[in-house]
Amino acid sequence: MASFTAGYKLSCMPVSRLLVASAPLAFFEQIHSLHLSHPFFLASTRNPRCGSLIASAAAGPKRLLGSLTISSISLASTGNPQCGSLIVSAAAGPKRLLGSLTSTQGLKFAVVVARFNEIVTSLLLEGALETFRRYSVKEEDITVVSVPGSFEIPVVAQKLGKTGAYDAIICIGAVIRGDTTHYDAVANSAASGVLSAGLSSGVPCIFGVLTCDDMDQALNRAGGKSGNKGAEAAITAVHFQDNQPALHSGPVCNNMVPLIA
Ligand SMILES: Nc1c(NC[C@H](O)[C@H](O)[C@H](O)CO)[nH]c(=O)[nH]c1=O
Ligand SMILES: CC(=O)[C@@H](O)COP(=O)(O)O
Repeated sequence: MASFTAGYKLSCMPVSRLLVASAPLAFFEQIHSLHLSHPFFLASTRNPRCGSLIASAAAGPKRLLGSLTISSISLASTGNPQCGSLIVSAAAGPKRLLGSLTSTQGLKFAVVVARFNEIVTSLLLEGALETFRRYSVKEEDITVVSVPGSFEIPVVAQKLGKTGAYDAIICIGAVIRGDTTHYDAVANSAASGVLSAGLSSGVPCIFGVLTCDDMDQALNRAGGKSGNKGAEAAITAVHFQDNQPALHSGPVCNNMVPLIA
């Protein structure tokens, strides 16, 4: 997955079945391995302030234009610059929303992290913070609150959510099975508690709590061979914002014109 410097908002305007994608030129310079197999043409934006992606792969050889490797591209337009998004679909496979390059400017996140099994949760936390950095989230827009254990995460997540100050709350912990059934109590309470915190506050509470049989499993998911669940939670939090315009009562992207079914 490309690591976009996603501090930009893509404002798209429909051009028949294709869109004019525009963003600061620096953004497009980040794209370096887009591999397109179908001829298609993206016109340049008419917005003088933004660079544009002008790509044509008409009859000639395939061109590397960016970092998305897909069989073909169909872009959907919101028509509303407030919520541009790049919706790509792999023509051969099921059409789906693969992700939206959206601005993280102004978004505020909280991270609730359990200290229990800190050898693991500190790695999860770093994964989340590094991901936020990659998505250009400012440090001053991130609040980290630590709690004793995963059992205490939900109450803090709910309190933070009810402040209305955050766009999403990431909940990080590591529940590792011991000799008794205490594991089940903690793991189940953390999961249902985080769910409840999100539902009661109306703020997305992202579940980044590992529930593992042993320490190896946990470490493998905190930056080992199975990735970093803290980083994944941050990505979820950022991309969750793409749906927000449609969920808010404020100005909505009601003229989103998805070209995908
Ligand atoms: N065993 C684990 C715990 N246990 C502590 C609880 O989370 C809680 O702090 C305690 O029961 C007091 O309320 N916490 C974890 O996060 N991970 C564990 O493996
Ligand atoms: C998840 C737990 O609470 C667990 O680590 C506690 O260990 P034990 O079941 O051996 O008391």
